[in-house]
Amino acid sequence: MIDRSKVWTGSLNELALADHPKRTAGFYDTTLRDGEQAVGVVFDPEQKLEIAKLVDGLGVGRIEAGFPRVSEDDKEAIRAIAQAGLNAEIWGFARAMIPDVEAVAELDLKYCVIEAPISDQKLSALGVSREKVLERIRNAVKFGTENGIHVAYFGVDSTRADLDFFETVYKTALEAGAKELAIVDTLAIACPEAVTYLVKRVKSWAGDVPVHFHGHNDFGLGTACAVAAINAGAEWIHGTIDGIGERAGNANIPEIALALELLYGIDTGIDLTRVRVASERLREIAGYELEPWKAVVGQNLFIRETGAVAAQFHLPHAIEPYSSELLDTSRGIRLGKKSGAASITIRANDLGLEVAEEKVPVLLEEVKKLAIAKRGLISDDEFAEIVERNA
Ligand SMILES: CC(=O)SCCNC(=O)CCNC(=O)[C@H](O)C(C)(C)COP(=O)(O)OP(=O)(O)OC[C@H]1O[C@@H](n2cnc3c(N)ncnc32)[C@H](O)[C@@H]1OP(=O)(O)O
Ligand SMILES: O=C(O)CCC(=O)C(=O)O
Repeated sequence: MIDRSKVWTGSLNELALADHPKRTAGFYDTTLRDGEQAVGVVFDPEQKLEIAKLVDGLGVGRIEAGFPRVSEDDKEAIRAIAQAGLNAEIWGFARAMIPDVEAVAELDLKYCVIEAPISDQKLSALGVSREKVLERIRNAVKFGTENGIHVAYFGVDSTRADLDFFETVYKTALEAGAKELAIVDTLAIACPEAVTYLVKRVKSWAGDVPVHFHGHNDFGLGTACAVAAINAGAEWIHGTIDGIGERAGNANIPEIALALELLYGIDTGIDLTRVRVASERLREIAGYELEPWKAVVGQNLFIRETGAVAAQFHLPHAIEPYSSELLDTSRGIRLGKKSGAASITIRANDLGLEVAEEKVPVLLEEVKKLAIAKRGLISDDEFAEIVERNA
């Protein structure tokens, strides 16, 4: 539960959301399958198990452990994850083909997403007619269900599908035994309002069937679309840690959780204090870097160089939207071209350097000069040397 005294977002959101129905949000993590589809990323089974444990520790409800038809390596990873005693439900991934679902059943998984494309663009690329894909979906879902698997049908590129055909397909999947439905914005072409429209439309005929939203980030709206899906009544958001995935990536679970918890007051079950560590480890394993200003996990979120901000540093709520404690991380001042008098005093205190008040202007001038010459920050050693020279 979030300590609201550490959230400094004011009262505007509450006012604007007064008429919103109260929602809850569940997360379905696909870091190990859709995340691994990021170019050049190949997790080995041991790494997959480690990532699954990290993701489980965050409190997601569901983990997609993988797509067993891809390789023996994937099967080994899924087996290990399924046997690890995690809290999350462990899901498999299959195309609407019997051998794919068989591979999931052989691993004794109890839950599976079964996917088949439904937009005409995708169907023509595959050379499969609407009738044929319907038959494949019917057969695969039926086969999964008959083998004791709880199936969620996942219509690839469903946001570009003809809406009547969309409904026919999803209803066919339900008739064949699917228990849940995933709306899939494969190419992230739906704006948040379109996501709202589609989720509400599905909810209007699907009754109590849980609805998932699987989104990507090609237009930088991955988080906004996921939030829209939850507010429209979807129960499950698919995403990955850091938004790792193909092209511009997947919906970013930690970012969505932060927005839902802090801006919308929606309970997500995600332990935000663990998110930065999980992200850092995933980056090490997968071998990528993130912008230092990245929401939730960026290294500079609570580190400040600007002098005018440093002058208010003693009052975190004046310069930050929420407490760094919510992410279990620290705050700090760095010295550079944009420093002010307060920056010098704070950093000197941090480093245990004695600086008389009358020396601050000259130190500030030297700090700025060096930072401009370096085109970067001043290191602690450089600052100590400046202090000593001016003592
Ligand atoms: C297809 C997806 O979107 S899955 C998500 C993306 N993930 C990956 O691609 C993971 C890595 N990929 C791989 O390891 C391989 O590409 C595999 C295992 C997925 C596919 O292997 P391939 O040997 O290329 O394909 P495979 O021969 O198994 O299947 C092709 C057939 O599947 C059909 N097909 C493809 N996708 C689907 C689907 N989602 N539902 C039903 N049928 C499908 C094709 O129409 C084709 O049918 P046809 O033989 O009647 O023409
Ligand atoms: O086509 C794919 O990559 C698999 C399905 C998927 O994850 C998606 O459509 O976003």
